Amino acid sequence: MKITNAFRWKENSLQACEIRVKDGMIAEVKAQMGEVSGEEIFDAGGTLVAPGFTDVHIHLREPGAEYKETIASGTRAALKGGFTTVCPMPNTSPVPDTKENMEDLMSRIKKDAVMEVLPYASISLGQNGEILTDMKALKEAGAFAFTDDGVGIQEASFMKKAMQNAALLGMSIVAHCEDNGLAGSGVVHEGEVSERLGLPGIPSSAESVHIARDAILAGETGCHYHVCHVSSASSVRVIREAKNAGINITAEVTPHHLLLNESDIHKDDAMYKMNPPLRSEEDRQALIQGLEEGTIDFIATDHAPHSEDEKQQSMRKAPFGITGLETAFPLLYTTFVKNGHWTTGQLTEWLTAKPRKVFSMSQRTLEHGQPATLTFVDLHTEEEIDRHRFLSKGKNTPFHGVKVSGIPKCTMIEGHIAWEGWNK
Ligand SMILES: NC(=O)N[C@@H](CC(=O)O)C(=O)O
Ligand SMILES: [Zn+2]
Repeated sequence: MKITNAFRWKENSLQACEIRVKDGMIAEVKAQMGEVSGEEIFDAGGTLVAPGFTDVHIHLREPGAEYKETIASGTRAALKGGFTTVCPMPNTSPVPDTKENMEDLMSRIKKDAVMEVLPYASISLGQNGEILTDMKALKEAGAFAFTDDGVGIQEASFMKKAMQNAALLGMSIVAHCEDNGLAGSGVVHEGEVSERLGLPGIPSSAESVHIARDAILAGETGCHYHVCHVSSASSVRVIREAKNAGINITAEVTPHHLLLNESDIHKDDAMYKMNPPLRSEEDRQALIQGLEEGTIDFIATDHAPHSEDEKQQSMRKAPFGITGLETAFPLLYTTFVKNGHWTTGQLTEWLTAKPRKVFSMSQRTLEHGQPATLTFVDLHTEEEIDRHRFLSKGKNTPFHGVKVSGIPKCTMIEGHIAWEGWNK
């Protein structure tokens, strides 16, 4: 197959390119190349072509909450968003906390996933924070890394043991940082918004004290420690200092924490309820700066689908989380790249090369010998985000109706068109 009429990011600019694909692999990439007779032509329609994106933080809800999302629906949503590798979190029912549960999850993935899915196993049995899982057995069963995402590990000594065990296996600990005592029953950021709406607040310290504690433990144990969904300036500060001290710490930020702050919450509306919460404008600016300077390593969506009924409740009752797979690239492209703040190359790096490097996954580039696992993005056409047209079962987004460009139009896996939405 020959892909024509595409643009790639090269040497700091968009350059026209053609790609020859053979047996699912990239055989050649050139500005222009001759035709082989009888060759199938794929017209990319002037789109940006990039290696498929990688999202190391999503929730697929299967097994146990298939009404919110399934492996099939969540991976279809990922493809539509331009992603070709995703890593689902273990806060499912049951939790992938034993060899048997992990094997069951792997066989469901094999059956239903339409792309590469690398699942996490939990740190503690049932994510209860009390008994460590058999990490060796879980690694052998296919665990990508270990996390209790959804809840914080409350005991420092427990986290230290988890890090020691993970380090011995050369595996990463991925942490949802939340001190339950400090977070209390909060539902929004503690500050301007909690006061204005009269809702219980979650202070930034609920996140940053865990990061500070764990950074020290990571230094002590030599474990690779990765911080999920960083949301506050104090957390960025702690991570920066830990990196400067030579600790093996990495971090991610979500699109919504880069795009929104507490002032965007006008009323008690659970579409704006997520964990960690949207914080102040100073926090948001610190996250942007942290990402740009490399303190925060990459972007992950924390795609967290919930049902309409659940999200129609008051913020006091509704579950935390918003969907992200189908809106991440367009929102970030529109806000940060179109205005010249970031380059297309930076954004795609934060969605592919960087997360893959942090987790030692094979790199994806547009070069001979790489899988033709590609995303094609229309950088020009403007559309409104319509949550009712999501492929995800979760329609819970605060970005409904937002005008965006940078819309993924086609996703290819090893030379096969896995998803196409030119006229949708
Ligand atoms: N991020 C969220 O707001 N929710 C996540 C859990 C989590 O990561 O906190 C979920 O599973 O819904
Ligand atoms: Zn989390």
